[in-house]
Amino acid sequence: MEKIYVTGKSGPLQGTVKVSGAKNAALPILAAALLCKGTTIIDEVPQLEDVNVMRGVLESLGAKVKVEGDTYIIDSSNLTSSTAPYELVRKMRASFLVMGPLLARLKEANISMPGGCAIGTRPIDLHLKGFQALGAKIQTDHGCIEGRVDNLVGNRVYLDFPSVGATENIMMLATMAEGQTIIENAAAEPEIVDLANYLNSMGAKIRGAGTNVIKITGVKELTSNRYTVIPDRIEAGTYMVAAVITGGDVLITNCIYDHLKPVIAKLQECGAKVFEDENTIRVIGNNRPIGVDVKTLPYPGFPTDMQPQMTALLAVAEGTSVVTETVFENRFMHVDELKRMNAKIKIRERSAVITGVESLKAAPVYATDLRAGAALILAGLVAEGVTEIGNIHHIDRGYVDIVNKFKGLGAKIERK
Ligand SMILES: CC(=O)N[C@H]1[C@@H](OP(=O)(O)OP(=O)(O)OC[C@H]2O[C@@H](n3ccc(=O)[nH]c3=O)[C@H](O)[C@@H]2O)O[C@H](CO)[C@@H](O)[C@@H]1O
Ligand SMILES: C=C(OP(=O)(O)O)C(=O)O
Repeated sequence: MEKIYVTGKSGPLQGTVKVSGAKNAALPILAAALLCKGTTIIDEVPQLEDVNVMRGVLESLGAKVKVEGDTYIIDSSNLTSSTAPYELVRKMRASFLVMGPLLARLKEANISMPGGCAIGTRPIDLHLKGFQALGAKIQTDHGCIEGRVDNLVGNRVYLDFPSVGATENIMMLATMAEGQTIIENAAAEPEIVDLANYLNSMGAKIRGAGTNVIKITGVKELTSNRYTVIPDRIEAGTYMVAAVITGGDVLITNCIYDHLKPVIAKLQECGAKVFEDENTIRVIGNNRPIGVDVKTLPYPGFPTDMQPQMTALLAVAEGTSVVTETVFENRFMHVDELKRMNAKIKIRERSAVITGVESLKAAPVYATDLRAGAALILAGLVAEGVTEIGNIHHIDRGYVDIVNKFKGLGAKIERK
């Protein structure tokens, strides 16, 4: 099994790093390609393990997928199956995003119930509630969710929590429902906007994406088009934290400043200088970051997908910081690993109370999930000695070429 080795205290990171297309935008967009009764071309799809899994799911349903670099050419004219195989859904929760498109196209869908994962139990009740509101009959049998719909009719759906996945799945189903669907308390993440833009480019009628009320007027059919996925704000944020934790000077290209405002605000509070230019952000770190309090929230709040990286940063910041996780109930697995590296962190219910230390110490650690893995690389950059990170398949789920991108900034990092 390969591991990542990071030699710490190798100096401030410097240079330029280019951000790839957003995993969390690409995955729902690939699922939405099932709605098109023809060929759609999607550019800037990141070459990631999760994306490969979604490709497998689409192919198992009968879509023809051709990949040319970062471009996906998907022909969904003839879908041959309404069943997403357990082997693929088990690998990636986002596979469940094909349920809305399948119900819309084939009027039936059978998807294995996605399990929980390291960060929480992650139920799908809100997705199902939305499907039912639009006329679907849902049954759960032998670990499989079976959905059927005879009359797909728009309706008002109120989400108890602004779930990203539920908003996406319901929005995709509603594009082909009769009449209007209104999703209230919808998620407003940039990835929702990207999905809505993609669907609209195929002829869907969606208004309000990016706000908490999304209105969708159903259409009969979606048609071929070409679309470019937005840059990954979480990947960008991870390199921004790398600049700050090492006191470096990093130019991040291919990113959207507005999507990163909550992260930028916190890094500035930590003492970093942040400069915006067209599609680029330059981040200059202080000698030692200043501790801050962080609370994760749905967009436009601080993203939970940046919480582990921020926790790593605050582990070496001056003073005491409190990080509160409100989105997932179990997203502090990285804390035990950081503690193995000499971090002083106590968990108090949904908060991590962090007493910043002057220096971390390298240790063998495990990536318990994707962003936890990123946090351990960041910690490794400033730890004394060589940090050995195992379980790196989690990191491959969401970061394109992470070792070479860090090397390009001067980090001493190897994968072997
Ligand atoms: C592929 C993708 O885009 N993944 C992102 C997506 O995940 P995902 O779409 O799974 O996250 P959600 O926004 O749905 O989950 C947020 C919270 O709502 C709860 N919930 C969700 C659905 C439901 O039916 N019932 C329910 O209770 C979840 O357990 C969680 O506590 O948004 C998360 C929150 O920004 C991010 O961390 C993930 O990186
Ligand atoms: C939690 C994440 O992804 P997923 O929802 O696919 O598990 C993430 O990207 O940090």
